[in-house]
Amino acid sequence: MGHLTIKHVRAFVLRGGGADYHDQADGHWIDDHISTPMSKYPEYRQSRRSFGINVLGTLVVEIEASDGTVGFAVTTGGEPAAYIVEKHLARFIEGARVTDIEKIWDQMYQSTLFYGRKGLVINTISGVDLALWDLLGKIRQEPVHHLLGGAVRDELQFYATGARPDLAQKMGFIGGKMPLHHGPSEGEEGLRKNLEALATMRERVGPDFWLMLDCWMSLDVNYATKLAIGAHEHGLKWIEEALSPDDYWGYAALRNNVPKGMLVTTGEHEATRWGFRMLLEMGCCDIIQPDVGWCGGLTELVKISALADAHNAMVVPHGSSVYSYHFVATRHNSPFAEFLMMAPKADEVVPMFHPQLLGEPVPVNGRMRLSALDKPGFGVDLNPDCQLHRPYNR
Ligand SMILES: C[C@H](O)[C@H](O)CC(=O)C(=O)O
Ligand SMILES: [Mg+2]
Repeated sequence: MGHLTIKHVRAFVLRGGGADYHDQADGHWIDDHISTPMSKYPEYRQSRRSFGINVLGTLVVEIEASDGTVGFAVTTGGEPAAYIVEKHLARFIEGARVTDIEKIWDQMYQSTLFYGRKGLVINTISGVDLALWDLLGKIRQEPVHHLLGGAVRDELQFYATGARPDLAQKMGFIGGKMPLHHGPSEGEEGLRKNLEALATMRERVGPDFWLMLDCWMSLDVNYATKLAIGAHEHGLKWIEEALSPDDYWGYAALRNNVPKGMLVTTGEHEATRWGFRMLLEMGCCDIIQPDVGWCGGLTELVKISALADAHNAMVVPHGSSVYSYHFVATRHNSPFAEFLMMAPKADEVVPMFHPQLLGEPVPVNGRMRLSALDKPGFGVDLNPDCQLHRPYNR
């Protein structure tokens, strides 16, 4: 096994949901007047697709070993990410040993520093890294959580993100995170509507169910503070991604301003141990939420998590389906996980990366037994019904 090498890496693009989970059809809750940094422009307020949230699509990375075993992973990145894999990163992957994950990561990161560091390039590196872990698991015939050092729990528990925490409660989730609909440019009336929506949901779910608000980078410190103070009487558990991911100073101020007991969370658009070091050392948040498909992959997430542990911060990864489940199962400081409700009305559980993966496990009654994650690698296959396109076939 130690002598197996990597024969080929291939990068494909896919459209329609899946890893680019914002790439949904009309009428989906995820694109219904959600507050964003673009909401200050009225013409981009109603729909995130209108400003291009789904412009990238999904990247699929396939890595084939010398014995013919194929590992793969999906993330957001589409055609530009496929270019980076095929034209730049392939040289560090093909010919390497299948166990060279750490070295390949370092070479991908160091060689792209002059145009990378965050965003698309790190999404791309994450996709390659996850495909390498999948490949190694498939070669060893072990699930990735074994390769990470083994599970620390027999069952994962989930909160749900979507428009209907009241339905999520009935489905057995431990909490519900709603998108914020109105931002600072919608003034006092928007703030009032935000608080009314929270109050209505609190009435529906009763006093004990967790309720959270996802602000998708759209607020300023003043607005976020007013929202947090107003939301306190409705038992808001956390305020998420209230500010721009570049505003570490704003997050540190917000964390001081929120009512005692309310948590500040962020990090889904942060990348690498260096980005998370800023969040942790500057005291920006209580929970970090790296997306394993965007933060640098599993190799990097393990390092980020160790850093968080030393700062007494929880790591609750953003979305990312099986890629985060295998990680969460192995970490003491990841006591629960996120499940994104991808049904258009958030009224039923469908696989998070539907329709791109086959065999993607879902929570049942808000929970997932470890045995659902016992197949080799990440335990999923590509759905052959989804059209793969390889734009840069070398
Ligand atoms: C609902 C949010 O706006 C976003 O689409 C998903 C997200 O940020 C999260 O799951 O967290
Ligand atoms: Mg979020």
